[in-house]
Amino acid sequence: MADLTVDIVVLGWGKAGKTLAGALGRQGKRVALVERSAEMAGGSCININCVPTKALVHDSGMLMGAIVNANANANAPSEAGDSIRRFASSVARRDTLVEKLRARNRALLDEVDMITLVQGQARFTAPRRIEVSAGHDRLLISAETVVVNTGTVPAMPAVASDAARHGRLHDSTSIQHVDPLPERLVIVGGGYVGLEFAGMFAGFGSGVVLLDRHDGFMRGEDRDVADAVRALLEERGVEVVLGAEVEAVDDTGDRAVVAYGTAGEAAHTRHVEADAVLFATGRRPVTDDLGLDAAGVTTDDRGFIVVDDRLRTSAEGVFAVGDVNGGPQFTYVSLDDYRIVLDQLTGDGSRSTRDRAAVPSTIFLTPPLARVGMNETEARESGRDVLVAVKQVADIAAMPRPKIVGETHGLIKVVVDAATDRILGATLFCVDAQEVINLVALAMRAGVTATELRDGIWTHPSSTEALNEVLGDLRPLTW
Ligand SMILES: Cc1cc2nc3c(=O)[nH]c(=O)nc-3n(C[C@H](O)[C@H](O)[C@H](O)COP(=O)(O)OP(=O)(O)OC[C@H]3O[C@@H](n4cnc5c(N)ncnc54)[C@H](O)[C@@H]3O)c2cc1C
Ligand SMILES: NC(=O)c1ccc[n+]([C@@H]2O[C@H](COP(=O)([O-])OP(=O)(O)OC[C@H]3O[C@@H](n4cnc5c(N)ncnc54)[C@H](O)[C@@H]3O)[C@@H](O)[C@H]2O)c1
Repeated sequence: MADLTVDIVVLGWGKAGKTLAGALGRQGKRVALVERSAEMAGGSCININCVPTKALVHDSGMLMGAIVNANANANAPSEAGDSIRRFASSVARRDTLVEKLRARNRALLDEVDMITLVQGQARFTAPRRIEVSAGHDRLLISAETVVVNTGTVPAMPAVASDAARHGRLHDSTSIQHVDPLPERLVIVGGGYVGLEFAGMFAGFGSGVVLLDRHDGFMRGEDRDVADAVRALLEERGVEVVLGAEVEAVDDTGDRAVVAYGTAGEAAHTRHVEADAVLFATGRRPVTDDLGLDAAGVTTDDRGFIVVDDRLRTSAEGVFAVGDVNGGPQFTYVSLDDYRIVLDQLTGDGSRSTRDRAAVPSTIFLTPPLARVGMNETEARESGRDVLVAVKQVADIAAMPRPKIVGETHGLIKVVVDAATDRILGATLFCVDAQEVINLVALAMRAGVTATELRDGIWTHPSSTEALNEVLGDLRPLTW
């Protein structure tokens, strides 16, 4: 068995780990980065999650715009074969993009002499000793510091895991290469993944049925926002079924059938047929086969690695970063985990997860739905004196950009502390929301007031201009 001694070993090519490996390698530290799959060089975000799915969402959004414009011009509607071809060509574009990013990610670390890239399955044999296996080959790595960045994988419900499979049952990775575009798609799970894929496939022309076990649609959102999202999805042909508990799944090869019971009428099992079924029911951590016991690393009851606010695990010198530590599952949070660990290793160690404020998020629908801070419901519950401004995008005269790009759905809502004029939170359901939300988040962190945002000088025509008008419409909450 070959041996390698380094200063730091990173397990898994996630966002935090690859950034840390690059930074420390360039500082002259001996670094090893272990990744089990050649197809995953660069991690989940660029290979199977954020970037490829957003390429598909973008193309689907362009297609919706084209259809709206074609209908406005009374041109002939597109044929089913066109949808299939357009989806296939979008998948090909996605694949080319991913290959380029993967090669670039590999090159970025390859060119640093102090970094050793190791391909194989990593496993602890002792607190800071890692065995890497690849076929019959074994490598033993010893390091002062170990950073676990092994991510998450789709958590399939038992009914799906147990079902016979003939190619019609998918997770968020395999569905990206479904061929041909399903005429009818059932999606189980109405969270981030379920919503993004529902919008995307509907845009490409699939009929979508979205099932979620909970009674409330988008339970974390204000009702007017959730209703607006639901209405838009329904307008595009998505059928939303709530309180649906999946009882059985059958994939005959010719067709998939999902049997589900709805709350209060469990005896009434319903069946829905589809060309494909996507399970979007959450993700589980990759910790099962990591030998964490040998390292003395503790996990919680769902298998996530337990960390403190500096991302230290229960074992000396072992950190856990990214999705695997049970924090919010976003690439930019994984990136912030990198900053915390770098500060532990090379700084004064003061940076922690407690420093995070006004962390924004976006569900990439068309248009996107972006959030930061409190929504109206949370602001009401906070007991503060609150001002709220809400406007339908189509009614915002000072924001011509949605009309320019032909996407005027949505609404914008901002909640403000009446006593301090500070922004408490914003919900942007509009074109460019994924960009404008970062400005609002920065304003919240920097203490920029609602009045200053309202009176800001913004480029024209842009989506930021909405702030000029919407924030001029703040009113006290009515109870
Ligand atoms: C469909 C989808 C879309 C998403 N879109 C977005 C988005 O738009 N924006 C956003 O911010 N977030 C998005 N996310 C979430 C985001 O992808 C993750 O939060 C992010 O990639 C964090 O990854 P990570 O750093 O935890 O590690 P990952 O990038 O998941 O890397 C973990 C790596 O470890 C490797 N590995 C695992 N076990 C071992 C082992 N024993 N030995 C060696 N290697 C191992 C894996 O192969 C993998 O490459 C999306 C998620 C999904 C499912
Ligand atoms: N744009 C982004 O930033 C982005 C995009 C995709 C994913 N993500 C990240 O990935 C994570 C995982 O996403 P996800 O959508 O898989 O999980 P999720 O936790 O967001 O949603 C899962 C949904 O599935 C439902 N569900 C679970 N089991 C079910 C069952 N048996 N029958 C019916 N419904 C069931 C739940 O009620 C829930 O609504 C997200 O939390 C997010 O952090 C981020």
